[in-house]
Amino acid sequence: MRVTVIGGGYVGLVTGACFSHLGNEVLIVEKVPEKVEKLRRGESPIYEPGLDELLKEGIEGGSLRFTTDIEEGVNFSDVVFICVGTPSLPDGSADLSQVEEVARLTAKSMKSYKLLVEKSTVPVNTHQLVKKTVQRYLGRDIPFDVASNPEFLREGSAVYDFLNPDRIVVGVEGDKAREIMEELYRPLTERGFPLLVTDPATAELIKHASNSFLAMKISFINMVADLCERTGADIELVAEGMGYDKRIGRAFLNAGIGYGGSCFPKDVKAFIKIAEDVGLDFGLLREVEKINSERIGRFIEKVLNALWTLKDKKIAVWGLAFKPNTDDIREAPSLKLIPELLKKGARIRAYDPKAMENFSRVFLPGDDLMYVQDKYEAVKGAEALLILTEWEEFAKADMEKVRELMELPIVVDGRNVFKPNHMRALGFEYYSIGRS
Ligand SMILES: NC(=O)c1ccc[n+]([C@@H]2O[C@H](COP(=O)([O-])OP(=O)(O)OC[C@H]3O[C@@H](n4cnc5c(N)ncnc54)[C@H](O)[C@@H]3O)[C@@H](O)[C@H]2O)c1
Ligand SMILES: O=c1ccn([C@@H]2O[C@H](COP(=O)(O)OP(=O)(O)O[C@H]3O[C@H](CO)[C@@H](O)[C@H](O)[C@H]3O)[C@@H](O)[C@H]2O)c(=O)[nH]1
Repeated sequence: MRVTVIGGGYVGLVTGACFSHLGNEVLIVEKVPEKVEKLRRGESPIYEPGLDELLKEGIEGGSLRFTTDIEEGVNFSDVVFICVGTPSLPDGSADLSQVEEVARLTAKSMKSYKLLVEKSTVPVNTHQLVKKTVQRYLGRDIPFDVASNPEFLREGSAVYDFLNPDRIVVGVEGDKAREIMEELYRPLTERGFPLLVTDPATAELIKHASNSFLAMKISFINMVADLCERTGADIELVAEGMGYDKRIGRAFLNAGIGYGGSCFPKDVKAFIKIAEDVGLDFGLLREVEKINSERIGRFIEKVLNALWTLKDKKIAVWGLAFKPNTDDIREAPSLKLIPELLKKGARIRAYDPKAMENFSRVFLPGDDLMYVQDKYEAVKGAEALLILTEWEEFAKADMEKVRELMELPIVVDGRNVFKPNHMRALGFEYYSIGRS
């Protein structure tokens, strides 16, 4: 099948590359010309494991192309995936201007039937706005449908998640849209991955409800971690003990410095606003946000308890990305932590395997904040090491070497990468989350 994808970011690129891998002919429309030029050369503008290989396969096989021309994109196929951004507005609601733009431009460009599919995360009933916008700007009698097909991939494992989904959700209004979506996903449903067909509003709501629930799990366990610290219990064992219960599950019970990324913070905000707009107070989610925002202060407290003061302290930082295996720093806890540490007088040497380029665009390097190309370089002469992202290479680091390189062997681990007994046996003064 021919497929058009509008938006060549994390979701659009992975969606396009995976649909091409599954045997379709795909055209990705991206409005930033530099990204398109890069992609045409076979270079990915983002780091995502497995994506480079799929892009190469698609480009060399002729099944994956890129353009800046939305008219060309819209008329390339019958099915047009909307994969543009839906960031937060100041009041917390989702900014739908990019989605509106795609709906409008699709209406103006289309010459025959289109199925417009929302893959971007949008508030419930956005499909009605999309439909109305297309109708308004179409001005001629061409049939079209609007469907919702929310995306559940995680950054850092996006290609794997797309090709091995826990579920595929498709919200449609008619048989034609349903048949197109079922055909498109057949290679995955034939392998046993479940496809749930709903109406569009339900599909839209499933996405915000899922993300908000996961964020709630994280805030819950972070609160329990604080309780553990004050009572001498061990959060890792508490999470394990809870997780064996199939009704709870162990996933997303990792205590730490809070959730970040381009999705949870904005989607929880949007869900609160969606409820408010229909007269419901989702106070539970406001508490989830509050607990999350307090994680930064709690971590700084921990650092100060360990070091007494940060003035002129040489601090190594491992990890800047909001999670491992990505170069994405959107809403990363590091964006709040680093300026706090600098304000308190710390002199930082930071290292991240993939996110340093993005981070150094926000915080330019200087005397107090240096970026180094190696994790061992970061800890040389340091009076403390702070771990902000649980990259696997940190868990595998030669910690004896680290201890020898540091001036003081103090580690404050915001992601519980190490076992306290092991670290103490190696001679570290080790602080972590929810464990003594
Ligand atoms: N990042 C994730 O892990 C993830 C997962 C699931 C769902 N989502 C949702 O998917 C959507 C996209 O997220 P993302 O992280 O890929 O965003 P992104 O910012 O990485 O990518 C969006 C891209 O769309 C392009 N764009 C905007 N308007 C355009 C237009 N008119 N024509 C062509 N290109 C246009 C932008 O230039 C950008 O490259 C959001 O709604 C997000 O909430 C994201
Ligand atoms: O037990 C956990 C799990 C995650 N996190 C943090 O939560 C954030 C989000 O992590 P994750 O969900 O793995 O990454 P995302 O790429 O943001 O993916 C989420 O957001 C996407 C965008 O909507 C959805 O598609 C995914 O299903 C959903 O998991 C990160 O800061 C993690 O460090 C924790 O603190 N503890």
